[in-house]
Amino acid sequence: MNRDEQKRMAAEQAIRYIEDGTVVGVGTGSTVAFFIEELGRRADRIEAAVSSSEQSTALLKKLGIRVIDLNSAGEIPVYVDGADECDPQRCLIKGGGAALTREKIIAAASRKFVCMIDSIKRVDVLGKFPLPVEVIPMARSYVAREIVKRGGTPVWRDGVTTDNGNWILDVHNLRITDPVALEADYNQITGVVCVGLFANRRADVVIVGAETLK
Ligand SMILES: O=C[C@H](O)[C@H](O)[C@H](O)COP(=O)(O)O
Repeated sequence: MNRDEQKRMAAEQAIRYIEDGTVVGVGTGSTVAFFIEELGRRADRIEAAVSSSEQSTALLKKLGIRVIDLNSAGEIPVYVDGADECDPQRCLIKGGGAALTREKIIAAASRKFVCMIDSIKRVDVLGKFPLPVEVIPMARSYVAREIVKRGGTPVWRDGVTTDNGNWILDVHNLRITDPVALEADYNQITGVVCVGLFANRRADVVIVGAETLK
């Protein structure tokens, strides 16, 4: 099965977690695009969606799905998203598409986080995929120096501005053996808006193609 087939299959599995009449939390990316397609077929059966990016909002609206603000949604039953890497403890690296901050907020506000990946994203130790860190633009150099002190190699994703008006540093050369500790440590750096490590709020369910891991 090629990667797109795996993504489509994972999206077909993920849709089963969505109950009629509920608000759905929707992530961002190419895997989520398949999920939004599935959601579009059930547009009349769901209450609304809370979206993690302008990109997903546009796709949802195109398919006639009402998009509401997180502040009006209350606790969301299920959040569905993709990831860039996933370890055996269901900790994730996310943010390859620069949507990490809104994704993390919606994941935190949801009862269940269903994550869809293709098999290439399963790893024993996170860190081969550069870790995205969203920073306030004026803090970019300072945060980069702090990351270097911690052993990482930050590279500015030049030309990319997030939906929140911030910038991204991609941190290379990491081998993340303690994701909870690294997430907490990076969160302490002044100027960091969000770290693309989802360890504190990790996935509850991971779907790899047709296979569901719990
Ligand atoms: O910022 C983007 C998100 O975290 C995506 O969910 C992640 O990059 C995976 O995207 P894709 O499904 O396109 O590989």
